[in-house]
Amino acid sequence: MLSAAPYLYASLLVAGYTVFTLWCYRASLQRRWLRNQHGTVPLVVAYASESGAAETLAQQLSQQLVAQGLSCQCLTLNQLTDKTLSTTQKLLVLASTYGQGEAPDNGRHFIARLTHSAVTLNHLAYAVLALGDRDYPQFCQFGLNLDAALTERGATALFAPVLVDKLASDSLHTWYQALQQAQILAAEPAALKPKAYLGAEFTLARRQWLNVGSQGAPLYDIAFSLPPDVTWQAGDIACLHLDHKMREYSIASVPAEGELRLLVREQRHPDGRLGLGSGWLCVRSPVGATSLLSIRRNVKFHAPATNRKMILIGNGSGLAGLRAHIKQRALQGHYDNWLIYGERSPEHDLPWDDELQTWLKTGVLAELDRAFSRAALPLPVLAGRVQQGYVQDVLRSHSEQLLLWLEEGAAVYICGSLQGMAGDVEALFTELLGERGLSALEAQGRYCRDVY
Ligand SMILES: Cc1cc2nc3c(=O)[nH]c(=O)nc-3n(C[C@H](O)[C@H](O)[C@H](O)COP(=O)(O)O)c2cc1C
Repeated sequence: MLSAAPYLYASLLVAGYTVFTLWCYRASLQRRWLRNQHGTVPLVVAYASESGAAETLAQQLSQQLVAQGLSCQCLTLNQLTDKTLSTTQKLLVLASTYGQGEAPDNGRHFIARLTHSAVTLNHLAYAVLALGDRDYPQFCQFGLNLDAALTERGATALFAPVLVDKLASDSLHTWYQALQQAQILAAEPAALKPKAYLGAEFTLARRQWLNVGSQGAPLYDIAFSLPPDVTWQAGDIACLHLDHKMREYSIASVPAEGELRLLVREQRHPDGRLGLGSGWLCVRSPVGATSLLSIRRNVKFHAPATNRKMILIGNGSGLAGLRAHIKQRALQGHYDNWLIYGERSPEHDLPWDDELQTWLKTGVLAELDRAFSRAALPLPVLAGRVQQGYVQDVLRSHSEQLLLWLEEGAAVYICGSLQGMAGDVEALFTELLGERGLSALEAQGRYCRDVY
């Protein structure tokens, strides 16, 4: 007669294994069950960050909340949709301020969208951590605007916005304490502060005037030799420290080139005095002079996934940030790059023309378009395509090709002036893709700007 014992043992083993597996995954199963039960994500941590401080703090916080067993999503403010808002019970916002009290790029659509939407937020409790710097007149203004916009929509503040001057630890401590008192956070995260890179002395190795004869202010290619252990990525920013003030420039080179290069326009005050940073870089400092430089990580302008096509759009000194990307892609062997660059005159304003020609010849650039706002007709013959006008005119002339590249997954990188260029380029993209299409592109990290 067959014994039932082996079957019994096998069943017990399977049952034991199932119970053990369920026990191991209990936290995530509980979260999933909660979500299915209520159709909600109980907690959302949203951030708007330019140089990564608010982002780092948001990710730390979100990791800590997940470790506590809470169901928590971490998003940029631009990614925070009405749907997520209407199904969230608690929202923790960490946002820095830029410009004249404005939002970082990855949060700049949120308030406008909220204002125009029909969503009501009576169910939502929120808290705001506003990062800023008291040296700017509009201290933490974007965080304060967020607070006002959320209250306006019926959301309830868990506590007053916590304002943080230059990442001061005591204010961050206040934020964590308030979250503990609101029974959201169990304990303060270990690392309070994102690390700041303190910089090093860089030596000016070379300076070349690139637009002799131009109607525009002089534009210089400036190269620094590298102190040991300095590194960065394409998209990062060099901060020049002078007289207790800081001036920022997009880095034009990659570390593999062995020097840090900038493309700097000489700036003058209305009375003719030289600007602080550009004056030092373009005129005052002799080759061999040293200055304190630090590097600011500019995550939102870092390279896209390498297999993506890249459309690089810029004007004037904005070629710096675009050049670093093209150089990095060339070294990686990724040649699907389309550069669209705008300047004034095809006679005098051709920075780094030899290199652009070589890149076009060798295929590093699949397309090169240049637009000149003050070109006389007929246009001279240059490498690539040339037209009269501005970069947005190039985008319009080649809109079919542009849409095709976007369909193929291309990412758009824009570097240069905020006034004029960036706004007009955005208007053109909005016309081609609609506001939703552009927001979607941005939320996918495929519309990135380093504009000033
Ligand atoms: C170009 C620039 C403009 C800034 N403008 C403001 C401002 O208007 N108001 C303010 O409170 N802080 C301002 N700040 C300070 C930042 O908000 C602050 O450094 C913040 O910690 C940066 O956070 P993030 O790394 O998340 O972008 C500015 C900083 C820079 C570099």
